Amino acid sequence: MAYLQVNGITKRFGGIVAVDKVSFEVNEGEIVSIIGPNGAGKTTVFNMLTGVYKIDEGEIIFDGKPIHNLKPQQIVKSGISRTFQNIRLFQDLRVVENVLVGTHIRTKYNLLESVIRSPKFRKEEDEKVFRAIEILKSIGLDHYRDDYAENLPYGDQRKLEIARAIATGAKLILLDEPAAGMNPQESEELLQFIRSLKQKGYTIIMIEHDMSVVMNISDRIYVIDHGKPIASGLPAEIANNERVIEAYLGRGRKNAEDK
Ligand SMILES: Nc1ncnc2c1ncn2[C@@H]1O[C@H](COP(=O)(O)OP(=O)(O)OP(=O)(O)O)[C@@H](O)[C@H]1O
Repeated sequence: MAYLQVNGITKRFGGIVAVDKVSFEVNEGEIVSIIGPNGAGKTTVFNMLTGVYKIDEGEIIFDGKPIHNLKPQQIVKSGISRTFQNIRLFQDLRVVENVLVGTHIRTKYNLLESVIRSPKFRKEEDEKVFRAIEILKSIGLDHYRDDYAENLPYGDQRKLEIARAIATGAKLILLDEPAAGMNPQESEELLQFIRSLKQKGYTIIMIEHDMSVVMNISDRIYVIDHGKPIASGLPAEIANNERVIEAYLGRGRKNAEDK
């Protein structure tokens, strides 16, 4: 069985079927992209994978266990973490503190131990800071560790979000439009960074509109349109798939006609 197995998941909002029987699988260590025109249902898929939305039909099996009825926090603990389409850092916290937020999901001390600052509490906190700094080093952000998140260049803020996701201990990282708003140089650096995550053994699922990023980095691609799966395959296969081209161009044509 694949590392992540998604079988026929469906999500309805009133009369809208935002995601309609979508299935896909991701093997350990792969970079898989989910693409599709605006409103195709991509973010809704991420929200189902991370427990933000309950699924109406289907199942999600991660590492051999069903996770589709778990709460978001339980899903993070099971090893899946994400970033968001719009940066959601704690802008008025320092860089290292943003990463520490990610580590807290695995806190073992109890409330009393934290109030009295017991040796167990202090040891665990010291270990977390050490780990947070190690993560920052591994992604080349440690020189910013005491800066406020809001003062980082845009591309580095995106990296910091990924650092926070890694700090949860997750091995499957979901990236929602990581290249959004980046200039070509930042996108290129991001590509290298995501490749380095793969080399370290992380598994990545990415939603991305920037086709040069998608085609360059994905092992496999799934395409959805109007909530339905329309194609899957290797980047070269997807680039030449008529249904995919039609989904993108057809939507473009309609938007042009609407204007
Ligand atoms: N909470 C919600 N309530 C009602 N409708 C929703 C909700 N979330 C998403 N939708 C609808 O579901 C459909 C899919 O939206 P979704 O955001 O998943 O698409 P997307 O592929 O991520 O789009 P984009 O590329 O523009 O971010 C859209 O029609 C959207 O309006």
